[in-house]
Amino acid sequence: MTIEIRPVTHAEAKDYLQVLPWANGLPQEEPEPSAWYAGRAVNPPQRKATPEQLDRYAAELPADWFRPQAAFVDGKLAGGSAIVSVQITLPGGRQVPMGGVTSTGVLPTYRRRGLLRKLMAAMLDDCRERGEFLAGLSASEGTIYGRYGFAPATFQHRWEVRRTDVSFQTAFTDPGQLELVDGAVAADVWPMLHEQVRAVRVAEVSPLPGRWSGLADGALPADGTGPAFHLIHRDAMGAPDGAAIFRLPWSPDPDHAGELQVEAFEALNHDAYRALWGLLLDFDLTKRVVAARRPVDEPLRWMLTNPRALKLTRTRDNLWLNILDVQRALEARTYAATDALVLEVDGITWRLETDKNEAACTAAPGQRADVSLTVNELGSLYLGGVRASEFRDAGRIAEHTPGAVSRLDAVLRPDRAPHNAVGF
Ligand SMILES: CC(=O)SCCNC(=O)CCNC(=O)[C@H](O)C(C)(C)COP(=O)(O)OP(=O)(O)OC[C@H]1O[C@@H](n2cnc3c(N)ncnc32)[C@H](O)[C@@H]1OP(=O)(O)O
Repeated sequence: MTIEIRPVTHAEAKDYLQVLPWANGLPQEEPEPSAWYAGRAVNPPQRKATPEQLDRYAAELPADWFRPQAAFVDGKLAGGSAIVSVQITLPGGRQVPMGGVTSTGVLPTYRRRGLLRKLMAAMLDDCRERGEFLAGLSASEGTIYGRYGFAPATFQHRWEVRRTDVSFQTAFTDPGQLELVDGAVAADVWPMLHEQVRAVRVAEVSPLPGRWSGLADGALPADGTGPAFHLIHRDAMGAPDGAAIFRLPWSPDPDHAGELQVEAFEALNHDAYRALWGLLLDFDLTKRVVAARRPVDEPLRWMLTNPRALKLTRTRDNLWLNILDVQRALEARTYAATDALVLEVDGITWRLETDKNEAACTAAPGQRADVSLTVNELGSLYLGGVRASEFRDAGRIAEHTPGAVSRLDAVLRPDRAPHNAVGF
């Protein structure tokens, strides 16, 4: 068996696409969008891409931000994956390039022969050559990607609220106004909102080209989730400062009828946040609101008279991060406190000096480490989504200097939990 790993040529684009899970109709972990809401009536869609879709995808493939790799076994295309060039926002606000691993699949008859291992090696080498010191992905299964250095770094919640349980702690008079708009207006508003959000939100990712273009055509999804409604909020000067996309799917199942499903939600300030949720949580003829992909530190809970009214129905990891260059990664972000710690990462010792504006990370061979960890724990800690003390108590971080883990947590601590509303 000869295995060759290389980028695909234009002529191979359709063969490449057909090994990918989303194009060849094999089960997907998260069918989009309806299974997010756990509707019993909805089965995972398992449709093969049509020839027309494959033609269209193949024509889109040669984009410079899409960097595909394929695995050929004895000349047959048997597996593929790709890196997309994106940017991620770090604590302190720097937006740095990240290699986003996506569209990974090996034909079932060629699995467990090391194709993904070889694909991943090629893709991570490519990232390093381009100077990307971070790689990221969202994982189909939790057991696959740790071996390559990836670790869960951001998390998201799905929650639901019964309309009758909602009352807000404080009265609110909106200084701006809400407006239902068509998809073409929403397609203008969303990119502008997202740019402002990702300038300040740790872990937010730049959108792939075309991310918002589908909003304008208003196409109905084939899975019965109903049309998307677009709600925007304008501030007192008329400038958009928040938006939501929601659906009101019909269901024959009384348990799922009357459900308002929030597909996307962004607000730049408290007024927009309060006004948008105020309308969505009290929408006539609905019984319940369900929102997926929400930040783990959703402020809404604390705005309700009864904080239990907001029920978490799911927590999941979202972005998995792989630190490809420890020194550059640790110097690229800012920290919440001034300190100096010696970290041993996979046997290599680094001295990290932090303050609120900048950091220095220097090789420290021979110095006694304060804590020892691997690149996996560092990936989870890097954006502040997991605390070092959790890993210490799980037996995965060794603390050599008493108190060093608490100091590490103090320097890494973010203002808000890292969150990426946009994936890739
Ligand atoms: C980022 C994304 O794109 S997520 C989407 C990922 N794609 C899918 O889940 C689609 C269905 N699955 C597949 O196509 C394949 O099983 C893949 C791509 C996940 C793995 O491809 P393979 O070529 O079989 O993986 P490969 O043989 O290189 O395995 C490497 C290692 O991962 C392990 N591994 C591979 N797949 C899995 C899995 N699903 N669960 C647990 N371990 C796995 C192998 O046992 C092997 O372990 P080792 O390092 O101890 O030897």
